[in-house]
Amino acid sequence: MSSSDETNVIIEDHKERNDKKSLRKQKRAHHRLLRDMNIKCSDRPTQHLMICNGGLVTGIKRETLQCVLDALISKYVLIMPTGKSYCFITCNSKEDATCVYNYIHGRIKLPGQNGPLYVCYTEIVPSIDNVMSNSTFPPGLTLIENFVTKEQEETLLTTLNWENECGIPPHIDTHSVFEDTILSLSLGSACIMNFKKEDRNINVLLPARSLLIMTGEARYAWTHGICPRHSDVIETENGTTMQERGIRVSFTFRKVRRGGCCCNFKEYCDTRFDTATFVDAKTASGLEDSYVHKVYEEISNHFSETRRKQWPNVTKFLGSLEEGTLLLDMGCDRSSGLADICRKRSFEVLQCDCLYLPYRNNSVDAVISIAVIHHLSTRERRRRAISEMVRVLRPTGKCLIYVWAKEQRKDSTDSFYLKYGKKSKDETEKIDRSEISHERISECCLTLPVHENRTNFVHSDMLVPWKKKGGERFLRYYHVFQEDELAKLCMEVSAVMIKEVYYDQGNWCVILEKCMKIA
Ligand SMILES: O=C(O)CCC(=O)C(=O)O
Ligand SMILES: [Fe+2]
Repeated sequence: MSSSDETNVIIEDHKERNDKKSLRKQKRAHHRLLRDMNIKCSDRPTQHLMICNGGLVTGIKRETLQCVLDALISKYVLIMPTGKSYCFITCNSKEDATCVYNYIHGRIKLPGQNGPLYVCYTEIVPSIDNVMSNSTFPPGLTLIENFVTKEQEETLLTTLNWENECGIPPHIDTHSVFEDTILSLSLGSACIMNFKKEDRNINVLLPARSLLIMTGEARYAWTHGICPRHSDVIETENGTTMQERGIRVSFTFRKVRRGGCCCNFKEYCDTRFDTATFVDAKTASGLEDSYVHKVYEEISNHFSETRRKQWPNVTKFLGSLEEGTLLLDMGCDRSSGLADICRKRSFEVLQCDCLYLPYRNNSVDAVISIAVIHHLSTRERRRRAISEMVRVLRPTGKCLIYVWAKEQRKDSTDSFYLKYGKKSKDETEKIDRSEISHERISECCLTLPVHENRTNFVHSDMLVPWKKKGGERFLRYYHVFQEDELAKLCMEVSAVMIKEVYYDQGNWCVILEKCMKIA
């Protein structure tokens, strides 16, 4: 037994080079190589060698093999394919290869290996390009090396009490919860982070003290993960090698998102644009101010011109009321433009907030609210509007509510809203088919999808374009109701019974009756 001092490579002379076992190993390696790489072994010496049972997968380090080879020959190329239990040496001459073969084959055992190494001559070796793993980064990924100094790293590490490394399963950080850029600072040991998208697989070595910046496609569409293992195969200037992993500590920085995600990677995106998840009371009234009231103020005349006929089922409800009924139409938007139009038609009009009706309890005989509460941007505000209507209604008084339905096609029939779109395909000025898909609402830091008019609803909360005659475009906020949603909301309001729920031309409708006073 001999050993090499400077490398700690222990060489054991096993003298097994020509026995049956070594022939069997060579034969098996020959088949594997042919199958894996379509490369043949050779019975006669060539300048290429394959180490049949030693490679990155068996845990051999490039440096260890280099130490052995450097002592034997002056020039060679060592090729260590990733994911393989064998590797290749191309020597300058057959003589050099023979020297290596005679020295290694069946004779030496490297630290950490089970038995001696077996060697074969091969006709060729795989090209380096084929064995290097893909070295380009996913689009949007940046790595800044030496982002912190060694001293800063030490300070950070000594303040922490970490658990053992356990790897990170492949994942995409949730789109709806975090903004685009994600930063990760690596401390302690380097390790490989694996990025995957469909059949693409990229290993990125994260050195200690580096900062990884994930944006765009790398952040939204590629999974990242860290395989739990004790060593990593890494690329060095000389080629691939194996590097032991110590404990790695990472700091990940993410910015919490307000509003939905508008990435271009829909198939990976979980955003459903439900305002319930991200609109608080303050945001809600700001949103309604800009995207309901201000818009109706601008479009009131044009809007009124487009409303010519009473809806038949609303007429029917009104017809069912006794003569002399005091009716509250919690009706048009509170914009002064619409209020003036109603005034001109001799209605008694009052501008107020439908969440705080300026009427006494039990003071009106009937209430209608047609296409109003879908402009309220939280569930709580919609519930409150209903409860206000019920409050001012006298016992046994009736209330009719219409809201826009998410379902614009029911029982195989399209609503007028969809049909109208089909009829007027050519009248492009009536239909906004612009491809704008999202609007960033800077006042309230949220983003909402913009609906394409006369098409089915994809989201529950969105902005719907209104095009004025001159072509000017406005966006109105809507929450469209799904089947049962309106009824469920009404059930949460006390002192009221649901008399009827129905679907009418793309709207969900309820008729409520206020309960008799409980003594
Ligand atoms: O450890 C890292 O660098 C990344 C951690 C990560 O992917 C995560 O927490 O989402
Ligand atoms: Fe992550």
